[in-house]
Amino acid sequence: MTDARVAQRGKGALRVFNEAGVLAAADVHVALRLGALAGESDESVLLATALAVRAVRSGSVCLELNRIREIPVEETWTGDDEADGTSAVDPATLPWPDDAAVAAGLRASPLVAGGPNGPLQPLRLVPAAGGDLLYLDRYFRQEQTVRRLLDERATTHPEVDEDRLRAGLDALFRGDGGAPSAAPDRQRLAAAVAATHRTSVLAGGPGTGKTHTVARVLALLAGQPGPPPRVGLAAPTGKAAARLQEAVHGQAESLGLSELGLAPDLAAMTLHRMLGWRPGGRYRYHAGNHLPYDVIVVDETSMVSLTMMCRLLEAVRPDARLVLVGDPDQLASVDAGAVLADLVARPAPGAANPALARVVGPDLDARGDGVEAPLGEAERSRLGGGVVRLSRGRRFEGAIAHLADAVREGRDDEVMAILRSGDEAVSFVGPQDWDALRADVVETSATVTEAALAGDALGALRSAESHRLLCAHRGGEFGVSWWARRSVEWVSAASGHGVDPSRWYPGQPLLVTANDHETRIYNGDTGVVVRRADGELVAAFARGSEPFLLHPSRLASVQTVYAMTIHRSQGSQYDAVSVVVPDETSALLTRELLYTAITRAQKRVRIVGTEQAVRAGVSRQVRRASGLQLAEVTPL
Ligand SMILES: Nc1ncnc2c1ncn2[C@@H]1O[C@H](COP(=O)(O)OP(=O)(O)OP(=O)(O)O)[C@@H](O)[C@H]1O
Repeated sequence: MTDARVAQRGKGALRVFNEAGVLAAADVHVALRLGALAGESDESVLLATALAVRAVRSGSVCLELNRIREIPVEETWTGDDEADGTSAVDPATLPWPDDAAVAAGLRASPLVAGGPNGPLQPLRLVPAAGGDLLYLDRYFRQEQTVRRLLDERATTHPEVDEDRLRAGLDALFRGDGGAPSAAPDRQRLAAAVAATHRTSVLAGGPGTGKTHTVARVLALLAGQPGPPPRVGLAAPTGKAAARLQEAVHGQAESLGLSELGLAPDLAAMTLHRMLGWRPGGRYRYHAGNHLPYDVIVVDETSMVSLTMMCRLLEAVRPDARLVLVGDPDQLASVDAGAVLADLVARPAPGAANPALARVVGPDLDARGDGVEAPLGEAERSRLGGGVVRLSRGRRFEGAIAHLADAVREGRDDEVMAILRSGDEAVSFVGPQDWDALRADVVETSATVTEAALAGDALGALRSAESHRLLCAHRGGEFGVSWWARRSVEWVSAASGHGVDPSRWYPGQPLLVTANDHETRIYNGDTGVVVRRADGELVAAFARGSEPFLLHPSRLASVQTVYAMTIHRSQGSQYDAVSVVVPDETSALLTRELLYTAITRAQKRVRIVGTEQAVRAGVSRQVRRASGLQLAEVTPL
């Protein structure tokens, strides 16, 4: 480990854990600083403090004291492009302190209890049935705010004209035969839940019809008596916001949204923009100045951190409807929290909502039909809490959907059986077996280049989505950089002329790495360099049915992308994906990672790796500690 990564002031256990790569220098610095301010020098308490800081940086909201040994070393922690996410030291061999001694030390510590040095109380210790939770005060307060606002919003329900709502549901949700379905229609239930609750969660995997349902929720609400609602559409990233806007606009005409009085220019924006982010991290909208909207829809909520959810809930008017849409099984936000997954798993709070039963009673009691299962007790209870999970895949079925389900539910034998079934939609090759992968990379590049040379921007963009190589890591043997270099070699060899990613060339696949609000090109957007009829090279990006073209030099932050991380691919889909599964020792290899990667594919998925690694990934779930699933939390 390099010197810069070791906190020189760290001594004893802090130093050992820092040198082993479990703690970063910053974790140690924060712990020492807090200890100095509060007058705390107990080594195990300072270690727990540093681990609490570390836990937040690995995505947890708090540290579960009885699981401190499970903190992984992650690539995101190192921030190093060449790091492969594995530690040279086996964490099991480290001198972990005794849990009970740590808990006792914390209980007596001025860091938790406050002390003679003033009101500083930077840590909160929360006793819970599953073991004590240690919070940094800031995250404790944010979690409390989220819990309080959700609970307050659930004590009453918005008034609805039930006859109109029922008629709207009947008109908008028809079964495959044209009549309302006899089996429970979860889209219809979700729409009814969103109309009759102030906060609702619309969860589901890719292609289960979440956006389809959202557009109908807007139509239903616009059909209620009174002026049409003011609608705010938002997503955590610019790219996701652009997709949401396109999807809603795509259905606006058939649903007559403008005739219903909804603004024809319904625009989606990033959450930061909706909340009026200002330099310095302050927002225009907050608890003292609420957002003007009557209905707010947030897409890709799995990517929303606890901090952002807290800001959002504070800014939403108490009487406005908030519809949170997303896939709780995907990778969670980069920052701490897994709020969507917590909300889906949380016991249903809130007052009974008889209007819901009056409007969709038959769906609640309907028998299953082989496609939609009848509602179970737990699902019914979640429904009362405003949570609906769509399960019927509308975009793809067959082997990919089965594989995604088996991964999501941790059935590794079934995963292996599907991978080896011979079904043409899925394939499984060894880590060194690159022939088919190489053929896909070369063919995709050839078709993209052909269209790009012909000035066919849409054709080039479409071809670029025909296959995507996805990796868990950025650096290292299994990382993006390595695979990108290899892909460039393959493409160069096949095309007969060298490809030089440091210069613009027709067919060059692009990945934007920073938001540019002026050009409306966002972090994560992918494009292609295309040669126009006049010979000039332009960067093309997909924007609905028309490509958006601009000179590549106007792109502030862009990379050539022959491979990308699975994290980056979130929110996008491709005809085929090849997923490079890292070694089973990789801390990034989890069920959520594999599920997210597999569900990027619409027609074909290839897994590149070993059986051992696939099984290890399927068995390992991301644990993001938080107290949001607890009904009540009282700190010591
Ligand atoms: N009830 C339905 N009847 C017919 N087609 C449907 C229905 N629900 C969804 N679809 C179609 O299935 C496809 C997927 O739906 P949609 O885009 O709404 O899914 P999604 O869950 O939002 O997907 P993603 O998470 O990938 O954005 C769309 O083409 C949509 O028109």
